[in-house]
Amino acid sequence: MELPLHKLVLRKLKMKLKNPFSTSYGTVQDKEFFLLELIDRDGNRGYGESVAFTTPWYTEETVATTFHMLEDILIPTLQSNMVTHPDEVSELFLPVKRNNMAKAAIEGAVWDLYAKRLDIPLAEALGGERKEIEVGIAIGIQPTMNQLLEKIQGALDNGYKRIKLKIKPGLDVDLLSQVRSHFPAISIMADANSAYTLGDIDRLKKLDDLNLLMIEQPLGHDDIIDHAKLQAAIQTPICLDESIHSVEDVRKAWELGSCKVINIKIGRVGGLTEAKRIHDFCYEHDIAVWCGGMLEAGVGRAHNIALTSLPQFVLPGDTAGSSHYWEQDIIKPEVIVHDGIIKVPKKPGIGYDMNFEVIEKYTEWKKEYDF
Ligand SMILES: O=C(O)CCC(=O)c1ccccc1C(=O)O
Ligand SMILES: [Mg+2]
Repeated sequence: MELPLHKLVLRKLKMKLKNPFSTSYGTVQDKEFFLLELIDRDGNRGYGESVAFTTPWYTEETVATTFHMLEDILIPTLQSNMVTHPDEVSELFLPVKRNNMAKAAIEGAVWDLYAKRLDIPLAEALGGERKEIEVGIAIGIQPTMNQLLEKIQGALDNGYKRIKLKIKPGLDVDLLSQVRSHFPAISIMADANSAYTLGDIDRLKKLDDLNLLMIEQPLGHDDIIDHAKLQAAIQTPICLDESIHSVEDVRKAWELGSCKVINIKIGRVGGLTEAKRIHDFCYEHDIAVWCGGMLEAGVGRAHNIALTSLPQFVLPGDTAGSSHYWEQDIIKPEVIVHDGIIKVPKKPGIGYDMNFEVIEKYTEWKKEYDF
């Protein structure tokens, strides 16, 4: 049955992170993003959130390219085509190369609306079965070792199941050894955001002694060849993040032996439909999967929770609780983490209500599109 679309409300928000987030590339303090509210003719409302940052440090997309794609290409495409199922949205967008984060923002709103029309949770619409998900936390590069150790202790006190630390050349083997000696038994992984090359192989081999769960994206953001060479030389599993934009990328990485683990980010792969395809491929090939994060506000976070309810999400992801990032989140209730666990909401769609008071406070402008 056709999704009778009526109107899209696009809001541009800017929210300040409680703590600046530093990686091998630099620091994020303000999160600018779009909140998409897709309304059908029966008054149901589906929500999506864009994840590209202000500058193209993580992938090539930005807040400005997201707006261009939404306004000039993707919204007009949706306005002039009928859809019956959210899977058709990524098909409609096939002629548009890449721009995956812009596509995912709008597709996410369609998925939420679709689940609400069926009166079922988004997790169920995606085929997820978990009632609760285990989550970890990502800690950015800290000014001092003491601050880092304090942050780790705080995360452990909150029950997070796995700690991810950002590393870069010069802040790696020594830093992780010190952390390991303070916390001999905890689950630790490192994320380099592609700060190394194969020239650093001797340094990267030293990480094998530290009992890391995995190392995320050590090499080039667009590489799968050198990662295969590195994986053959080290024991620690490699997880690919930046290199993966589609299930085809996963297939090639798997055939080459470039990694043992995949970080799925809905935005990076162009939406929930492609995320599910990657999940299914990894399920069939017994590749461990976890859900990455983009410092999302509540709507993006809710989509991540729904996705993580699928069976092959066998490792805790980066979906920490709202209060780790924000003074106030845009959803009600906020995402709560108890003993490292989030309960998958049972209400229809993303399962959280919008907190319009907070949304209004952070909205810079809004614009409406009729269907
Ligand atoms: O807490 C989160 O949302 C994830 C933190 C994180 O590691 C990250 C945040 C922004 C951009 C890229 C990454 C990454 O996984 O590389
Ligand atoms: Mg990463």
